[in-house]
Amino acid sequence: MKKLRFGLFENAQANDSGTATWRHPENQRDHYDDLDYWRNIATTCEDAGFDFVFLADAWGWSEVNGVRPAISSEEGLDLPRLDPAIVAAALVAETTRLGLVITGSTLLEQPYSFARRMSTLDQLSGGRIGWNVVTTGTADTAVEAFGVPMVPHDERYNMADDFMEVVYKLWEGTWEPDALERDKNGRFADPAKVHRIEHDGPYFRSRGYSNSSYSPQGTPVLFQAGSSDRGRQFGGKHGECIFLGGGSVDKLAEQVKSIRAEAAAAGRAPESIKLMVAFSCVVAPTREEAQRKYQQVLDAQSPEVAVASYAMFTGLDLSSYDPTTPMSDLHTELSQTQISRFGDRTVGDVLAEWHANGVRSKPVIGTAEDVADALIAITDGADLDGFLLTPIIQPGSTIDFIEQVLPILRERGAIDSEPKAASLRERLLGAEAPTLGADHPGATYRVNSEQGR
Ligand SMILES: Cc1cc2nc3c(=O)[nH]c(=O)nc-3n(C[C@H](O)[C@H](O)[C@H](O)COP(=O)(O)O)c2cc1C
Repeated sequence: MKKLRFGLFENAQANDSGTATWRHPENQRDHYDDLDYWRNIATTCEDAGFDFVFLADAWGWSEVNGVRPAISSEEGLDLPRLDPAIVAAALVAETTRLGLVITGSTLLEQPYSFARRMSTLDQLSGGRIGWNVVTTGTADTAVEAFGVPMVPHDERYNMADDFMEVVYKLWEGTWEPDALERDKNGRFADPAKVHRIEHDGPYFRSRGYSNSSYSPQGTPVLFQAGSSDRGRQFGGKHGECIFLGGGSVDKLAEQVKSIRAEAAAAGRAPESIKLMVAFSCVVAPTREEAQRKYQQVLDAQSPEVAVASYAMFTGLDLSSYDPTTPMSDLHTELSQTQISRFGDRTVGDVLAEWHANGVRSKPVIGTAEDVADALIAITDGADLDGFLLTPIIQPGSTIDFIEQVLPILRERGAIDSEPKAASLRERLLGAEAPTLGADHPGATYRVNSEQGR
């Protein structure tokens, strides 16, 4: 059977995914601003053989009719947060094999400085860095904070294409991989291997030299999770690992097929893209105990969170609609997926479901065998490559999965023994080199002083 890849979803704030579980007595995520919390999570994942820890991120906050609801602060729903790149930098020093994937926004970052930040992390980690490219679903409040204009949903992806071109030029097209000689009797770098870039795009301009030399992977491993038509097209072109949000096996299979088709349309080998689905589980020795455990999670959450939290992802105030309104009547320029994934269900249904799970799919609740069976069934039915464990209670959910479910998956031959490769790209994608594959659009920006471009 296919060898599965595993990543851990994390978030440098007290809650994530639109729910507020921080009050649960066993949850330690309210200490997200303590390095000990992160050291524990990262070393636990590294020792368990996870391929990476993923740090989600958002700019912006929840606003309902122009006002940030008091519940957002009372429950630590949206703010405060830490900068994921700096958390990742701290974890570089705590780990040696684990991949570290951070989220960065093409709407709000500046490509020139962002490229340097990623190269720095890739240098210091020895090529263990990934970037989750987001166009920012919480854009309406985020643009206010940055003082920049709002950009509509599909246009944000055009802007992201332009951003990618700049960073590919900087990462691949300025410093050749062997430009640094560090010869104390000769020279530090070969000037013939340092090239100037020019970029005059519709959204970004950059001229000159990258601030950082070629890092072990050149371009960090590119992750993406956009699920609208335009988002999938962008993912098929640039993404090397795509996150899917969950859903039925048939729906996942359809998404996997469509992303692989987009990759083929962009001239890439469709199988070179890894597709990983986010999933949560509540595991216990019996199904009854697992249900009880899940009920404790639900009981720890305030029902008032759902309205504020849904507004954060979509800008829509569900409390202002008749509960019988079909979701298909709604429209947003923020995350369109958070409408379309509910099909024709009603506003009332969605408020109830959002209270329980937020953006997460319903967790698998049961014994370790139940969870392992579910993961294998999804893998086989949807042609997936792995899973992004999205814990509900930290570190308990992660430890339960590692101690109870991973041994069963290992026994069933679904997990490789510890991979040897040093770089995230080789480890996660099975790539032959730490750098971008030749069919990736970023590789076309590479320069070679001997052969020309
Ligand atoms: C597993 C997973 C993780 C995600 N992490 C982030 C994140 O950290 N920050 C963010 O702004 N969006 C995140 N998203 C949202 C997507 O980037 C994207 O905005 C969303 O799927 C809507 O897609 P669309 O913009 O194509 O409609 C994530 C989605 C998934 C499925």
